[in-house]
Amino acid sequence: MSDKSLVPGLFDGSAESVKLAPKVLLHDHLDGGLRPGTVLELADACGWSLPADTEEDLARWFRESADSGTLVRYLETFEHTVAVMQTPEGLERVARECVADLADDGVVYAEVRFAPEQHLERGLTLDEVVEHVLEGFRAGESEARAAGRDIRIGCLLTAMRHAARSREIAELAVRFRDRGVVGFDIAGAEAGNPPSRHLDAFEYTRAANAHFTIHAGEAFGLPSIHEAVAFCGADRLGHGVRILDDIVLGENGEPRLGLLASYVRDKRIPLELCPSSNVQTGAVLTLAEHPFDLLARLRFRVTVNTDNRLMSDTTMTKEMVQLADMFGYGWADLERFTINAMKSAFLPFDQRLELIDDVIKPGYAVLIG
Ligand SMILES: O=c1[nH]cnc2c1ncn2[C@H]1C[C@H](O)[C@@H](CO)O1
Ligand SMILES: [Zn+2]
Repeated sequence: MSDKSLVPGLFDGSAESVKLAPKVLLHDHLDGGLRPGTVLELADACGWSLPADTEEDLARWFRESADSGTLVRYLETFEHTVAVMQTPEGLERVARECVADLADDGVVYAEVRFAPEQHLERGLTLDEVVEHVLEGFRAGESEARAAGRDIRIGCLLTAMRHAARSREIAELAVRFRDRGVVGFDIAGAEAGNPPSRHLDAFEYTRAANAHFTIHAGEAFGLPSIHEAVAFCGADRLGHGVRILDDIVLGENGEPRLGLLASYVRDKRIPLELCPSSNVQTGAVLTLAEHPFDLLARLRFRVTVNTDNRLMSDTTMTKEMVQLADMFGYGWADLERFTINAMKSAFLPFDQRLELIDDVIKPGYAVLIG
């Protein structure tokens, strides 16, 4: 799709050049992005035993275990990251390092999510958990700014869909809306836990004029996406990759959209696509079969995301480079995906526009030349 947009000689598709581009990340889990060395040190400090004892081995263990082909087994790896994020020090450090790593990768705005209810094992309250994470984000932003890298982080609070605390977490998200929390989400094993189980949490959030995204259409197909948009009113879809099942190819190979796919596209509902994660959990079989490009060509509002940088051994740069390699994208495409993401962020409109006009467009203009 992008031959026209490729600027010969300037887009070499290398990680070095893509790293320089301003990037926007909407779907990244705090407990899925720890540095292996930090997991080792925090585990040592709190007496948690890990499946490997060197950074290299542990990184490989996460990557290989997450390569399971099912979401449920993929999620089992989080036991080890959540276990070391139970103290003020652990939470603040992980949040601070998350910002440093994203800033180092050229991310200028990120929404990072986590589930506060999973961090209460050592006596912290839900409010304290959120306060410590926000403290870590603020420290990370200041350190990045001092190092000449401006990055802004919005926090999303996730409720686990198999549990029964979603209303409480939605209230927590609204309570912290002026302190850095920009939205609400549900995550966890999708099959058997449809979004409508959490309707009251979404209704509460909507009534408070607050934003939410829903993990849907990852391990479970169209019914989950339908509930998320039609019953719950999701502002965005976490993954949403199985919307592909509502697109059929006609006799001449032209794609035809079903009612749900049309609705998602007509309403410009952003898809938080996470290519590497989707292959690992078996949502798609291979990157080559990922519907990212089809959806982009059909002008769905596609965005590029990491999901879990530790489990997928990935970064925004890696996700963009592999998409560019696979589908032949150039700078204009990467800029469009980035602007899609910025338009879809849960920040006030004027702030989104400011980042697009003052940071993203000038950043790509320099690269395009
Ligand atoms: O891609 C995902 N789908 C569903 N749940 C997920 C995904 N990635 C992470 N999670 C879960 C595991 C984490 O402990 C939780 C909160 O970040 O969210
Ligand atoms: Zn996710």
